[in-house]
Amino acid sequence: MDVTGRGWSLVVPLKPLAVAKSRLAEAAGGARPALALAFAADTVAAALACARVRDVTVVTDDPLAGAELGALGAHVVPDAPGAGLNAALRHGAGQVGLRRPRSAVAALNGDLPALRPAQLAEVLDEALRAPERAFLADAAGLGTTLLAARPGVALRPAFGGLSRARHLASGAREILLPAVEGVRQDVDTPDDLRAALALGVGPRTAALFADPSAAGGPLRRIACG
Ligand SMILES: Nc1nc2c(ncn2[C@@H]2O[C@H](COP(=O)(O)OP(=O)(O)OP(=O)(O)O)[C@@H](O)[C@H]2O)c(=O)[nH]1
Ligand SMILES: C=C(OP(=O)(O)O)C(=O)O
Repeated sequence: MDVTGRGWSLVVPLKPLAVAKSRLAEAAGGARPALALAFAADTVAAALACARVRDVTVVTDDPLAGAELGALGAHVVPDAPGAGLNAALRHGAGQVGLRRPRSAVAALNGDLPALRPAQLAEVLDEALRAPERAFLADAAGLGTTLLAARPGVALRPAFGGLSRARHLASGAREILLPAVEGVRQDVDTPDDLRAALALGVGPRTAALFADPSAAGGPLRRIACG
Protein backbone atom coordinates (compact mmCIF):
# COMPACT_ATOMS: atom_id res chain seq x y z
CA MET A 1 0.00 0.00 0.00
CA ASP A 2 1.42 3.38 -1.01
CA VAL A 3 0.84 5.69 1.93
CA THR A 4 3.36 8.22 0.69
CA GLY A 5 1.04 9.03 -2.21
CA ARG A 6 -2.71 9.44 -1.85
CA GLY A 7 -2.83 6.54 0.57
CA TRP A 8 -4.72 7.87 3.56
CA SER A 9 -8.40 7.55 4.34
CA LEU A 10 -9.64 10.15 6.79
CA VAL A 11 -12.64 9.84 9.08
CA VAL A 12 -14.28 13.09 10.19
CA PRO A 13 -16.97 12.95 12.90
CA LEU A 14 -19.70 15.57 13.03
CA LYS A 15 -22.47 16.04 15.57
CA PRO A 16 -25.92 17.17 14.38
CA LEU A 17 -25.55 20.89 13.65
CA ALA A 18 -28.32 21.85 16.09
CA VAL A 19 -26.24 20.59 19.01
CA ALA A 20 -22.69 21.07 17.69
CA LYS A 21 -20.32 23.72 19.04
CA SER A 22 -22.28 24.23 22.24
CA ARG A 23 -19.40 26.21 23.77
CA LEU A 24 -19.98 28.86 21.09
CA ALA A 25 -23.71 29.10 21.84
CA GLU A 26 -23.63 32.31 23.82
CA ALA A 27 -21.25 34.12 21.48
CA ALA A 28 -22.61 32.93 18.13
CA GLY A 29 -26.33 32.92 18.89
CA GLY A 30 -28.45 31.76 15.95
CA ALA A 31 -25.40 31.55 13.69
CA ARG A 32 -24.00 28.55 15.60
CA PRO A 33 -25.29 25.74 13.29
CA ALA A 34 -24.08 27.62 10.20
CA LEU A 35 -20.73 28.12 11.87
CA ALA A 36 -20.43 24.42 12.73
CA LEU A 37 -21.24 23.53 9.11
CA ALA A 38 -18.74 26.06 7.76
CA PHE A 39 -15.98 24.64 10.00
CA ALA A 40 -16.76 21.13 8.79
CA ALA A 41 -16.92 22.18 5.12
CA ASP A 42 -13.56 23.96 5.33
CA THR A 43 -12.05 20.96 7.15
CA VAL A 44 -13.33 18.45 4.62
CA ALA A 45 -12.41 20.58 1.57
CA ALA A 46 -8.85 21.07 2.84
CA ALA A 47 -8.53 17.36 3.65
CA LEU A 48 -9.73 16.37 0.18
CA ALA A 49 -7.24 18.79 -1.34
CA CYS A 50 -4.35 17.18 0.58
CA ALA A 51 -1.93 15.27 -1.65
CA ARG A 52 -1.79 12.37 0.84
CA VAL A 53 -5.54 11.86 1.15
CA ARG A 54 -7.42 9.40 -1.00
CA ASP A 55 -10.83 9.78 0.60
CA VAL A 56 -12.72 11.36 3.46
CA THR A 57 -15.56 9.65 5.30
CA VAL A 58 -17.84 11.87 7.37
CA VAL A 59 -19.76 10.21 10.18
CA THR A 60 -22.89 12.21 10.79
CA ASP A 61 -26.65 11.95 11.12
CA ASP A 62 -27.17 15.56 10.08
CA PRO A 63 -28.99 15.64 6.73
CA LEU A 64 -27.89 19.15 5.68
CA ALA A 65 -24.26 18.56 6.63
CA GLY A 66 -24.35 15.14 4.98
CA ALA A 67 -25.63 16.64 1.73
CA GLU A 68 -23.16 19.53 1.69
CA LEU A 69 -20.12 17.50 2.67
CA GLY A 70 -21.14 14.74 0.26
CA ALA A 71 -21.29 17.35 -2.51
CA LEU A 72 -17.70 18.30 -1.69
CA GLY A 73 -16.69 14.69 -2.35
CA ALA A 74 -16.83 13.04 1.08
CA HIS A 75 -18.38 9.63 1.71
CA VAL A 76 -21.11 10.14 4.31
CA VAL A 77 -22.10 7.38 6.72
CA PRO A 78 -24.65 7.43 9.56
CA ASP A 79 -23.63 8.05 13.16
CA ALA A 80 -23.85 4.40 14.18
CA PRO A 81 -24.16 3.01 16.79
CA GLY A 82 -25.17 6.38 18.26
CA ALA A 83 -22.90 5.92 21.27
CA GLY A 84 -20.74 9.04 21.08
CA LEU A 85 -17.62 10.27 19.37
CA ASN A 86 -15.27 7.30 19.72
CA ALA A 87 -17.92 4.79 18.70
CA ALA A 88 -18.67 6.98 15.66
CA LEU A 89 -14.97 6.99 14.74
CA ARG A 90 -14.70 3.21 15.10
CA HIS A 91 -17.75 2.89 12.86
CA GLY A 92 -16.27 5.24 10.25
CA ALA A 93 -12.95 3.40 10.29
CA GLY A 94 -14.83 0.11 9.92
CA GLN A 95 -16.67 1.46 6.88
CA VAL A 96 -13.35 2.51 5.34
CA GLY A 97 -12.03 -1.00 6.01
CA LEU A 98 -14.93 -2.53 4.08
CA ARG A 99 -14.05 -0.46 1.01
CA ARG A 100 -10.28 -0.54 1.41
CA PRO A 101 -9.02 -3.27 3.75
CA ARG A 102 -5.59 -2.50 5.17
CA SER A 103 -5.82 1.20 4.38
CA ALA A 104 -4.04 3.78 6.51
CA VAL A 105 -6.78 5.55 8.48
CA ALA A 106 -6.73 8.81 10.40
CA ALA A 107 -9.46 10.43 12.48
CA LEU A 108 -9.61 14.20 12.05
CA ASN A 109 -11.80 16.57 14.04
CA GLY A 110 -14.44 18.42 12.03
CA ASP A 111 -13.75 21.80 13.63
CA LEU A 112 -10.48 22.83 11.97
CA PRO A 113 -11.40 25.82 9.78
CA ALA A 114 -7.75 26.90 9.39
CA LEU A 115 -6.65 23.47 8.10
CA ARG A 116 -4.08 23.65 5.27
CA PRO A 117 -3.59 20.72 2.86
CA ALA A 118 0.22 20.99 2.95
CA GLN A 119 0.33 20.99 6.76
CA LEU A 120 -1.94 17.96 6.86
CA ALA A 121 0.40 16.17 4.43
CA GLU A 122 3.34 16.91 6.73
CA VAL A 123 1.46 15.49 9.71
CA LEU A 124 0.42 12.35 7.84
CA ASP A 125 3.97 11.77 6.61
CA GLU A 126 5.23 12.12 10.17
CA ALA A 127 2.59 9.65 11.38
CA LEU A 128 4.18 7.02 9.17
CA ARG A 129 7.40 7.29 11.18
CA ALA A 130 5.57 5.79 14.16
CA PRO A 131 5.52 2.01 14.44
CA GLU A 132 1.74 1.81 14.80
CA ARG A 133 -0.37 4.83 15.82
CA ALA A 134 0.40 8.54 16.09
CA PHE A 135 -1.53 11.64 17.13
CA LEU A 136 -1.37 15.42 17.03
CA ALA A 137 -2.32 17.42 20.12
CA ASP A 138 -4.73 20.33 19.76
CA ALA A 139 -3.55 23.93 20.04
CA ALA A 140 -4.38 24.00 23.76
CA GLY A 141 -2.10 21.00 24.29
CA LEU A 142 -4.80 19.05 26.14
CA GLY A 143 -6.83 17.34 23.46
CA THR A 144 -6.23 15.74 20.07
CA THR A 145 -7.08 16.86 16.56
CA LEU A 146 -5.74 13.89 14.58
CA LEU A 147 -5.13 10.22 15.38
CA ALA A 148 -3.56 8.04 12.69
CA ALA A 149 -2.97 4.31 12.30
CA ARG A 150 -0.72 2.55 9.83
CA PRO A 151 -2.31 -0.03 7.50
CA GLY A 152 -3.46 -3.09 9.42
CA VAL A 153 -3.38 -1.31 12.80
CA ALA A 154 -6.63 -0.58 14.69
CA LEU A 155 -7.25 3.13 15.33
CA ARG A 156 -8.38 2.75 18.98
CA PRO A 157 -9.68 6.33 19.33
CA ALA A 158 -9.87 7.87 22.81
CA PHE A 159 -11.02 11.40 21.93
CA GLY A 160 -12.84 13.77 24.25
CA GLY A 161 -11.59 16.20 26.87
CA LEU A 162 -8.01 15.46 27.95
CA SER A 163 -7.37 13.05 25.12
CA ARG A 164 -3.70 13.94 24.59
CA ALA A 165 -2.77 12.11 27.79
CA ARG A 166 -5.06 9.19 26.94
CA HIS A 167 -3.61 8.79 23.45
CA LEU A 168 -0.07 8.92 24.86
CA ALA A 169 -0.93 6.35 27.51
CA SER A 170 -2.44 4.11 24.84
CA GLY A 171 0.96 3.84 23.14
CA ALA A 172 0.36 6.26 20.28
CA ARG A 173 3.36 8.42 19.42
CA GLU A 174 2.88 12.17 19.67
CA ILE A 175 3.62 14.07 16.46
CA LEU A 176 5.82 17.04 17.27
CA LEU A 177 6.11 19.37 14.31
CA PRO A 178 6.77 23.09 14.63
CA ALA A 179 4.61 24.58 11.90
CA VAL A 180 1.32 22.73 11.62
CA GLU A 181 -0.89 25.19 13.52
CA GLY A 182 -3.74 24.85 11.03
CA VAL A 183 -4.09 21.14 11.89
CA ARG A 184 -3.91 21.81 15.64
CA GLN A 185 -6.28 24.76 15.88
CA ASP A 186 -9.65 23.28 16.75
CA VAL A 187 -12.40 25.75 17.56
CA ASP A 188 -14.34 25.22 20.77
CA THR A 189 -14.46 28.72 22.26
CA PRO A 190 -14.52 32.33 21.04
CA ASP A 191 -10.78 32.58 21.82
CA ASP A 192 -10.15 29.53 19.62
CA LEU A 193 -12.17 31.15 16.86
CA ARG A 194 -10.11 34.33 17.05
CA ALA A 195 -6.93 32.22 16.90
CA ALA A 196 -8.23 30.39 13.81
CA LEU A 197 -9.17 33.68 12.14
CA ALA A 198 -5.66 34.96 12.81
CA LEU A 199 -4.19 31.86 11.11
CA GLY A 200 -6.57 32.32 8.19
CA VAL A 201 -9.77 30.29 7.81
CA GLY A 202 -11.14 28.55 4.73
CA PRO A 203 -13.66 30.13 2.37
CA ARG A 204 -16.85 28.81 3.98
CA THR A 205 -15.98 30.18 7.41
CA ALA A 206 -14.61 33.42 5.95
CA ALA A 207 -17.85 33.96 4.02
CA LEU A 208 -19.90 33.82 7.22
CA PHE A 209 -17.82 36.59 8.74
CA ALA A 210 -18.19 38.69 5.59
CA ASP A 211 -21.99 38.22 5.58
CA PRO A 212 -23.61 41.56 6.34
CA SER A 213 -26.92 39.86 7.31
CA ALA A 214 -28.14 39.39 10.88
CA ALA A 215 -26.16 36.14 11.23
CA GLY A 216 -22.96 38.01 10.50
CA GLY A 217 -23.48 40.47 13.35
CA PRO A 218 -22.75 38.26 16.37
CA LEU A 219 -19.92 36.61 14.50
CA ARG A 220 -18.21 39.88 13.74
CA ARG A 221 -18.47 40.73 17.44
CA ILE A 222 -16.62 37.50 18.24
CA ALA A 223 -13.98 38.36 15.66
CA CYS A 224 -13.42 41.76 17.25
CA GLY A 225 -13.14 40.23 20.70
N1 LIG B 1 -20.54 11.66 14.63
C1 LIG B 1 -20.28 12.19 15.84
N2 LIG B 1 -19.41 13.23 15.93
C2 LIG B 1 -19.18 13.75 17.16
C3 LIG B 1 -19.82 13.29 18.34
N3 LIG B 1 -19.40 14.03 19.39
C4 LIG B 1 -18.51 14.92 18.89
N4 LIG B 1 -18.39 14.78 17.54
C5 LIG B 1 -17.52 15.54 16.63
O1 LIG B 1 -16.19 15.42 17.12
C6 LIG B 1 -15.45 16.63 16.95
C7 LIG B 1 -14.97 17.16 18.31
O2 LIG B 1 -16.13 17.30 19.08
P1 LIG B 1 -16.36 18.18 20.36
O3 LIG B 1 -15.42 19.32 20.41
O4 LIG B 1 -16.43 17.25 21.51
O5 LIG B 1 -17.86 18.69 20.09
P2 LIG B 1 -18.37 19.97 19.36
O6 LIG B 1 -19.75 19.79 18.90
O7 LIG B 1 -17.41 20.27 18.24
O8 LIG B 1 -18.29 21.10 20.45
P3 LIG B 1 -19.03 21.20 21.91
O9 LIG B 1 -20.49 21.04 21.72
O10 LIG B 1 -18.67 22.58 22.36
O11 LIG B 1 -18.42 20.11 22.76
C8 LIG B 1 -16.39 17.57 16.21
O12 LIG B 1 -16.17 17.42 14.81
C9 LIG B 1 -17.76 17.05 16.61
O13 LIG B 1 -18.78 17.40 15.68
C10 LIG B 1 -20.74 12.18 18.19
O14 LIG B 1 -21.34 11.69 19.15
N5 LIG B 1 -20.93 11.70 16.93
C1 LIG C 1 -12.77 15.86 21.20
C2 LIG C 1 -11.77 16.50 21.73
O1 LIG C 1 -11.71 17.76 22.17
P1 LIG C 1 -12.72 18.92 22.38
O2 LIG C 1 -13.98 18.33 22.90
O3 LIG C 1 -12.03 19.83 23.29
O4 LIG C 1 -12.85 19.47 20.98
C3 LIG C 1 -10.42 15.93 21.96
O5 LIG C 1 -9.49 16.77 22.03
O6 LIG C 1 -10.27 14.75 22.09
